[in-house]
Amino acid sequence: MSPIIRFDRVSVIVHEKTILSDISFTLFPGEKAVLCGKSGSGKSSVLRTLLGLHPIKSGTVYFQEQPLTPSSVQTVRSCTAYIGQEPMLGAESVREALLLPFQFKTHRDHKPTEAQLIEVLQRLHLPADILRQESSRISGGEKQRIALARGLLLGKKLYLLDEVTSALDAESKQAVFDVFSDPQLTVLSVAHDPEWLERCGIVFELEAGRLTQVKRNGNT
Ligand SMILES: Nc1ncnc2c1ncn2[C@@H]1O[C@H](COP(=O)(O)OP(=O)(O)OP(=O)(O)O)[C@@H](O)[C@H]1O
Repeated sequence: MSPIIRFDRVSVIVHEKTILSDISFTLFPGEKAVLCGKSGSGKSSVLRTLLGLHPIKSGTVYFQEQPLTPSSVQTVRSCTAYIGQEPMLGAESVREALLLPFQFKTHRDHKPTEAQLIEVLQRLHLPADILRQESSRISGGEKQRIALARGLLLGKKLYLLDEVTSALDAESKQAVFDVFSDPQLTVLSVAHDPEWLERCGIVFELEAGRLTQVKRNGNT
């Protein structure tokens, strides 16, 4: 099996500041990894680099073993659900937000039924009546779970998650853990939550833009 993501000695410089330095790691399909480290250590920058949002100064990012280029970055974005700390849902109501991608030709034939919408909400410990609410009036943790629900409805297999459990109560957090126990889903996340760290098979520790430690399944 080949890696889904591979960073090979990647350095990123933004506004003359080195924000990632000589980062190398691989992630295989189905693996769950978490980036941790102090504030400003470069965790979110790893996700943003993979999404083509930072220029790569040296080294290569590979996605499904293809080097990341301005054109191939579209493949990464279409295969990935990126859930930031305050996702933009891009529609007035939650229902519209969930159905938004299905207006487009690529997804039109897979528009979810009402039952499928409710089922995915339940999986994420969200009530069905959230569908009627305005997207701007739901909490940050709810927005993240709606963005997650949209990824699941779209059948996304790779999730880039930035602090998705930090705002959640125990039951909602458990629901998110349960969703990602699916061996078909690959996760590269940023988190401080010790429970999330425990559940991820791989822990990448960053310090001032450098990868200082990789722990796999409890072994350093
Ligand atoms: N667009 C940018 N322009 C300039 N500096 C940036 C930019 N994006 C990130 N940085 C800098 O890069 C460093 C790493 O930022 P990053 O957001 O990746 O850290 P982080 O580990 O995710 O932090 P936090 O835990 O606080 O979210 C920080 O010093 C930040 O100021």
